[in-house]
Amino acid sequence: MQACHLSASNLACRRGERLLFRGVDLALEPGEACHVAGPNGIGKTSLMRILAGLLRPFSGEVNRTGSVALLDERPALDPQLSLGSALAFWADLDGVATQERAACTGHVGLSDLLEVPVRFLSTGQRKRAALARMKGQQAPIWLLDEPLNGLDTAGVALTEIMVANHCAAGGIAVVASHQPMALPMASTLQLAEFVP
Ligand SMILES: Nc1ncnc2c1ncn2[C@@H]1O[C@H](COP(=O)(O)OP(=O)(O)OP(=O)(O)O)[C@@H](O)[C@H]1O
Repeated sequence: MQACHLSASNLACRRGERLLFRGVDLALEPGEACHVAGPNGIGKTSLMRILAGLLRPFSGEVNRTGSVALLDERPALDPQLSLGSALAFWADLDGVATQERAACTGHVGLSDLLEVPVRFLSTGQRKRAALARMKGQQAPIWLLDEPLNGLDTAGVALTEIMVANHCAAGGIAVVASHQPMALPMASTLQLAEFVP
């Protein structure tokens, strides 16, 4: 696992004309996880995108050491390709070894679906594919935005174990989830609405 660190200080986020939140601080070291909580529309996805470097904060700053894997509602798998080819596209970019590719798809229970076009996969199967891709990225910082959406009970348990193992191996995880999720030793960041 690469060395990693993720911190944010005094973050504020503005979307359109609205200030969603402000004064958000975060500091995570290897092995640590954080559960981001808050009602619909408070800005959890926006925060995850700021932490990933995809959205500029209105104020404040983010410091990252180590590469980032972001899992959100868009699996970024070509719907026209077979699952195996779509995952191979990313695995080639990420330099994932052949054996490791098979291990990732096996881990999420998709080994039998590699020939199936991505567009035919169910919601939960797509989420499992996104988890396989994230595992293959070997990034020390995992950002998971509603990772449990669409997953069955076994899929939820699998995700909890994946995150726990990732942190136990020295990774960092930030998880935004409305559903209860077992995250051992995770801190909670409760986003609060900005009131002028
Ligand atoms: N590109 C955008 N331009 C303007 N407003 C936006 C944009 N993207 C999101 N918003 C608004 O920002 C607010 C926060 O959205 P965000 O998706 O971050 O919330 P969330 O906490 O993840 O919500 P949920 O729990 O429903 O997933 C919402 O009111 C949303 O409409």
